[in-house]
Amino acid sequence: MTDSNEMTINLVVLGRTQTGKSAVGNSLLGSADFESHLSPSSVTTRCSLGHSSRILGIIRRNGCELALRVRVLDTPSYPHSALSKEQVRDTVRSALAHHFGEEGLHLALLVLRADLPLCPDESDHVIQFIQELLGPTWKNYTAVLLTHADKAEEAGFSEEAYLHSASSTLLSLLSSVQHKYIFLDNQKSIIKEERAIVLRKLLNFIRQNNYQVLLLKHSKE
Ligand SMILES: Nc1nc2c(ncn2[C@@H]2O[C@H](COP(=O)(O)OP(=O)(O)OP(=O)(O)O)[C@@H](O)[C@H]2O)c(=O)[nH]1
Repeated sequence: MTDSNEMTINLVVLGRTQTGKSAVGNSLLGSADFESHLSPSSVTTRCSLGHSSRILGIIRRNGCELALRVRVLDTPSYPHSALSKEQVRDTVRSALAHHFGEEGLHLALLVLRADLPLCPDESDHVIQFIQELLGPTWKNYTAVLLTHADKAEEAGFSEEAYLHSASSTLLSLLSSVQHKYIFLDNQKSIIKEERAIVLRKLLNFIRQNNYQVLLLKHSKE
C-alpha cells in the first residue's frame, strides 16, 4: 500500500521450528512483539501480526522521503512439534487471507539456519509447503533469510566462503528464488543501522519484482 508519503510492506516469516522466525520478525519491526526463545518444543502456535512504527531514512520517491511501515506475520513452524501439517497450513493460509487479503503479500521470508546444512528432504518439504500456501508463482515472492549468521562467522565463514561450501540443495534453492537471500544475526539486538541495511535489501527484492504483490484468497484444498 502506498499513499503520497508512506509505503507499507507486508511480509510473512515461514520455516522450520526454532530457526529464529519470531526473532526475524522482531528484528525487522524493531520490537519484541513476538515470543522468541530457545525451547525443546515449538514456541509459536498461532499466527500474529506485528506492525513497525514509521521508519524514516530508508526510501525516497521522486526526491522526497517516504516513511516506511513494515508489517510482519509470524507463523507456527512447519514441521511443528504439536501441530499437523494441515493445521499449520490452514492457520497460516487463513491468517494470510485475513491480514493481507486486501493489500497482498510483498514477500514470504523463508527462515533457515546458516549454522545447519540444508538437506534435500527438508528442502523438498518446505518448498512444497510454500507452494501450497503461495501457489505457482511462489519463487517470485520468496526470499531466504539465513539466521545464526553469527555462528557461521564464529566458525570462520565469511558470506562468500559460506556459499562456496554450502550444500547443493541450498544453492539450488537460492538460485530458484533468484538469489534473494540475506544473512542475519538475530542474537544481538539488531541496531538501527543494521535494520536499515536489511530493510533496504528487502525493498530491493520488492523493487526487482516491480512492487507487485501476491493476492491471497481464502480457498479450500
Ligand atoms: N545465535 C543466534 N541465535 C538465534 C538467532 N536467531 C534466533 N536465535 C535464537 O534461536 C532461538 C529460537 O528463536 P525463535 O525466534 O523463538 O525461533 P522460531 O523459529 O520462532 O521458533 P518456534 O516458534 O519454536 O518455531 C532463540 O533462543 C533465539 O534467540 C541468530 O541469528 N543467532
